[in-house]
Amino acid sequence: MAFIEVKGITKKFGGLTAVDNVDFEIEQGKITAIIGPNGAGKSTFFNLINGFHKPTSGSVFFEGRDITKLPVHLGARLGIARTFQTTHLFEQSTVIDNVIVGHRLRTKSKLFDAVFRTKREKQEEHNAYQKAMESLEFVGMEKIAQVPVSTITQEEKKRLAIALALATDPKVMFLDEPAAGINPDETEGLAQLMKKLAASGITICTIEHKMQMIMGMADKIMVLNQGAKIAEGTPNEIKNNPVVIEAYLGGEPIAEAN
Ligand SMILES: Nc1ncnc2c1ncn2[C@@H]1O[C@H](COP(=O)(O)OP(=O)(O)OP(=O)(O)O)[C@@H](O)[C@H]1O
Repeated sequence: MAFIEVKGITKKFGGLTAVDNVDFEIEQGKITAIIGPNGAGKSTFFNLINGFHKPTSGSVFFEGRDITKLPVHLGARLGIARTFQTTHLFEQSTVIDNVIVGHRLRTKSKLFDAVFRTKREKQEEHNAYQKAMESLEFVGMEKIAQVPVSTITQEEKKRLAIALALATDPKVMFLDEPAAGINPDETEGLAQLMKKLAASGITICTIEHKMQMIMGMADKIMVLNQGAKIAEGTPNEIKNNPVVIEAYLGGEPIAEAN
């Protein structure tokens, strides 16, 4: 059984076919990247697997279970997480408070507990703090847990977005352009962090335009062009695939693109 299996997935927006009958499998504990030219359908495909879009036709299976029509919050409980843009962070709150909000998504206290501060609520508050701290340690931000988000760097915000997802105990993490807007050194640091996540058993699926980063870290790459899958394989296979080179860069070797 595949960890995640996508079967014949299609998404139409009016007359436009953004994703066209794509079959794909994601392996557990690996880093999978989706690449392709602008408008190729990467974000749409991504959102079809993580549940943010519902397909026009086709199915998505997670650990053998059909999750095609599952609401996003139920997908989150199964262990499907996605990172959000750093603009979704609460700038005036501390780093750790931002992570605690992420963790609460999966805890059980209801409004009753929150209002009357039951024992369970206090226990969960403690657990949420511990969990948030562990996530911050994992991404290397424990020393700045108490500072307001408004004072941290863009690269730290990217790490924080990952810590937020991590605090929900995901089995798979979807990262949409995790390295956009940061410098090459920081990009390398982020690639290392993604490798560390995968090594800890979390499956990583990412869309990223930075080719050097993708080629250096992905186990498997899928290439979309005009909504269709035109290739899949290891970085080496993709780099040397003439169809990919032609579609992606009009004949320029992919290894040169960053
Ligand atoms: N909500 C929507 N409504 C209508 N058309 C959409 C919608 N979302 C995407 N599209 C269209 O679907 C096609 C694929 O878009 P998508 O954003 O998935 O591509 P992409 O590969 O992620 O592009 P980019 O690299 O530029 O982010 C595009 O033609 C886009 O205009």
